[in-house]
Amino acid sequence: MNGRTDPAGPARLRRRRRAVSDLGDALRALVELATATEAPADDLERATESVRAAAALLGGRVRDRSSLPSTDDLLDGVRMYNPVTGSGSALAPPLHIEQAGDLTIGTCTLGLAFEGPPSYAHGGMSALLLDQLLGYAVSASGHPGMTVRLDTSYRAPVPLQTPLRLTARVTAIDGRRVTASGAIATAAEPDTVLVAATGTFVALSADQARRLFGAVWDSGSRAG
Ligand SMILES: CCCCCCCCCCCC(=O)SCCNC(=O)CCNC(=O)[C@H](O)C(C)(C)COP(=O)(O)OP(=O)(O)OC[C@H]1O[C@@H](n2cnc3c(N)ncnc32)[C@H](O)[C@@H]1OP(=O)(O)O
Repeated sequence: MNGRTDPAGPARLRRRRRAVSDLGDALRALVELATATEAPADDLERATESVRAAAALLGGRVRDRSSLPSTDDLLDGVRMYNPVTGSGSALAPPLHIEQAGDLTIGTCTLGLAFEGPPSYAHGGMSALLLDQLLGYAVSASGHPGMTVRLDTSYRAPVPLQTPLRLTARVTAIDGRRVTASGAIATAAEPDTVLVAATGTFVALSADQARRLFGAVWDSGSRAG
């Protein structure tokens, strides 16, 4: 059930979305502290019990991959558990994205949980951020598609605990294929490219969209 069919309507949906975001904040803080902590084993063991108790509370009612979260709305672009941007995701930094003309701008700070080389971000994380940002730029251009290729060039390590500025823009549209390029820099030195990426995105045909997402889409329609 979502906000359009829920008898208590939009107020209930707003409250649930706020609760999902608050839980996401708490989980991100937990993941970061669980990575940074040097607490003694006694405290780790007590924390483990508390986390297991919280998990038991959440496990009473769960969805599987064939249903959308009740908080989400594909038509409005609400994806609360997106692992890059979702305010409800424990995995997301989260990356905040805004559109300025044809430029897509992302900001985030990566904590110790994203460490690859000591004190720097894992390279896969940089690719994840850029895949999302390029995908957003492609969608914002009015030609949404799925990533079929992502080339990343790692020029300098991305520092943790440092505000980052990411940029992306669409560079070519060729039939179903859209190309976008982007980069990661620090907010303090936005002109120094640390990681650059070029992505190719392909628009789905109606048949492909139905084959890949039909069941999920139908569950969303049934829900509202
Ligand atoms: C604002 C809202 C926010 C929304 C923000 C949303 C952001 C989301 C960002 C996350 C994006 C993802 O992670 S998406 C998830 C990761 N990606 C995937 O799982 C996609 C997996 N790939 C596929 O399922 C398939 O490739 C399809 C369905 C996409 C396309 O299959 P297809 O239709 O059979 O493709 P095919 O005919 O072979 O190729 C179509 C055209 O693309 C070209 N093409 C195909 N593959 C490649 C390739 N690797 N590199 C270059 N070009 C390629 C072909 O040459 C062809 O060009 P021509 O002959 O037509 O010229």
